[in-house]
Amino acid sequence: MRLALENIGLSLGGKEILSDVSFTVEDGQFVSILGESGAGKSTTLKVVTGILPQDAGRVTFDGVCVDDVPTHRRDVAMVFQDIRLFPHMSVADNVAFPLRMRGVSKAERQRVADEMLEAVRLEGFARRRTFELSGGQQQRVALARALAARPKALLLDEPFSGLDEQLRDDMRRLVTALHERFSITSVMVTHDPDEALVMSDLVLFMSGGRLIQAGTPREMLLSPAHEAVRTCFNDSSAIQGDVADGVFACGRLRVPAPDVADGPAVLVRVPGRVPFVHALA
Ligand SMILES: Nc1ncnc2c1ncn2[C@@H]1O[C@H](COP(=O)(O)OP(=O)(O)OP(=O)(O)O)[C@@H](O)[C@H]1O
Repeated sequence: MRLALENIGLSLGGKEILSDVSFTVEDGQFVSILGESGAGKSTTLKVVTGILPQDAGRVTFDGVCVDDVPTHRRDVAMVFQDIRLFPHMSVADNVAFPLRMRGVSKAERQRVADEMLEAVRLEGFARRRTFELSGGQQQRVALARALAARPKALLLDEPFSGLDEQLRDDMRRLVTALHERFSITSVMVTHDPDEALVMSDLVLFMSGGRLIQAGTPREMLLSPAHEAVRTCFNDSSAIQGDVADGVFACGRLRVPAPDVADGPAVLVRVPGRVPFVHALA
């Protein structure tokens, strides 16, 4: 689904939170939203879901305005940092919950739960209670649940923040793999510039409720339009080597990669595979 925000404005409690925010996420793209705390990133996702209706502008899905469509009919799924599973239900029942809400038969719910648990590598966990799972496993259940009803878009609000660095890296790879498998239009809020660079087709940078730059990871690195963008990508700003389409080089990239020492590295994004880091030295 192609998702577009057009000139969105929103005030809360007399304070302007979003101002003239416009961007388009093409069908199947993965987009990250970066920016300082309070920039309006989460609020932007809430406008997409309809949880917070905007005061100005419009939201369209495949060119059709959804401003009058209530949240539960917008058919977008959201994954949060705090995982929000149902503790009294099994893992499989959690995953199948959105289907139960739609009156899908028990047999079909079970089939989809099995498929989704396989997709997030939790086969064999179907009958467990969610409190018996680790934080990383619970986040994988949340992802499986979000995707179970095949939503038109997946919104992720700092989904990895509560996880340690190794788990974060596993989850980044899993989310990238799920995005490619299901070809789902995805928007992720993150504080982590490297995460945004590694995972995204397009990066949106917000500041003070405005979208101050939108570009590919390569454009954000090579042509930061604002000092805030340059500072954010500071650790990745020592560009080295040739820059070619789909491949760019940068120094001191902090993306965890067990086989890469602290040093110059190339971040490689190839369509159809998980991005990887390749040491230059
Ligand atoms: N319901 C609300 N009422 C009043 N102000 C709000 C409300 N929700 C958010 N805000 C304010 O709107 C601004 C943007 O909040 P938002 O959560 O979108 O920022 P963010 O960029 O996601 O920040 P963070 O990275 O810290 O999560 C903040 O100043 C916040 O205090």
